[in-house]
Amino acid sequence: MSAGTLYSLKGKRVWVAGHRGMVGAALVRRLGSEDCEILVSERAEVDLTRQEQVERWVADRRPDAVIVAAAKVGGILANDTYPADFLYINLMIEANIVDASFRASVEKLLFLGSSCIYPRMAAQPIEESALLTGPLEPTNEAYAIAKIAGIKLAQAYRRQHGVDYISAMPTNLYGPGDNFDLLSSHVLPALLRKAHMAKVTGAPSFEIWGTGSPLREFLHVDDCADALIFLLGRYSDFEHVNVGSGSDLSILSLAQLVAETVGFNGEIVLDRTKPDGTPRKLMSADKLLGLGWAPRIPLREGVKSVYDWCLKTGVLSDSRSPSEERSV
Ligand SMILES: NC(=O)C1=CN([C@@H]2O[C@H](COP(=O)(O)OP(=O)(O)OC[C@H]3O[C@@H](n4cnc5c(N)ncnc54)[C@H](OP(=O)(O)O)[C@@H]3O)[C@@H](O)[C@H]2O)C=CC1
Ligand SMILES: C[C@H]1O[C@H](OP(=O)(O)OP(=O)(O)OC[C@H]2O[C@@H](n3cnc4c(=O)[nH]c(N)nc43)[C@H](O)[C@@H]2O)[C@@H](O)[C@@H](O)C1=O
Repeated sequence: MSAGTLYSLKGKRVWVAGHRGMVGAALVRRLGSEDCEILVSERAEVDLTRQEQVERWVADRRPDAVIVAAAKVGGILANDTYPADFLYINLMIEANIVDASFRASVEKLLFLGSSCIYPRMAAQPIEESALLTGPLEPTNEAYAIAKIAGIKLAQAYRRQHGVDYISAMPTNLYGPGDNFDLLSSHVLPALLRKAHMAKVTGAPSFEIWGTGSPLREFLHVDDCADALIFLLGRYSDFEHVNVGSGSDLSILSLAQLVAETVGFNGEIVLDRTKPDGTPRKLMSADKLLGLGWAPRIPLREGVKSVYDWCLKTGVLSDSRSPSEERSV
């Protein structure tokens, strides 16, 4: 074990639940450079909302370590429109995986939450201790409640059973494999698609939702995956850990950055009928920095590399209308 390592992945069987998602796929890429065996479960074989299926799979495959990167995920509109799905599906997935892991004597488990767990008006930058100190943002309250339950579940198993279950709270992520459906995606992939379509169709403008003034923090998914593997090996404590870049920008500034990246020179128009959500959610990066991890991919570089990936894969030129795409 190298200095500071509390849990070595060497020779271990590591289950990445949600390996086909943006984060799960990045974790699989990152784990490729560790001396471990990566386990994945296909949705056709295990629906993670079904307790029996999860219990059977975990008991059969016997992972040593588990990363819970499976979830019902979406942007502000999807969260606001389908609160029952975001609450129910996420509660079921996390409860099933945590309990099945305990029953199968999994050694280490990492649960992923999100920066939306914090109170809407939390003091900035948001420290881990701000959890449950105030009311949540209404547009994603259901998802946040499910994620808070996941943190508490990991803590409860840790306290009652002495198991090494930890939680990480990533900020808004972006990267290859993101969801580019305009109705269900997060802001960054949506803006890449809107700016690209405006450019290729010669449109004079593209629309962004809300006032453009909310502030958001972004982290490239490969940085996130690296931080998560770092935490898996180096962190073993009760409190969750923020995973972010440590800086934020307004949605309008992000739209300008995306327009520059794509090469769109027209206007950016505000659609004020759409919600802004939380005014600001910059997480404090102090705890993770203090443990010895720092991000490597600056936002401008990351956005450029994702746009290049989009052009290579053709994901932005999909001829289907947004409503025909990946449903929310
Ligand atoms: N994206 C972001 O900006 C952020 C993400 N996170 C967290 O990171 C984690 C991963 O997110 P991300 O990769 O973006 O999300 P994705 O939607 O890209 O991936 C989620 C994965 O979960 C799988 N999944 C969902 N429901 C089930 C189910 N019932 N049975 C089996 N598999 C299921 C999906 O499978 P399938 O491919 O079959 O649909 C998919 O592979 C989540 O916990 C999320 O909360 C946290 C902060 C920000
Ligand atoms: C990661 C995090 O993601 C969600 O929270 P969010 O940060 O509010 O999500 P978002 O990325 O969808 O929007 C960020 C901001 O951007 C604005 N915005 C402009 N134009 C578009 C646009 O075209 N699409 C989207 N989606 N947003 C737009 C939008 O109005 C908002 O002000 C949570 O529900 C929850 O899932 C969660 O934890």
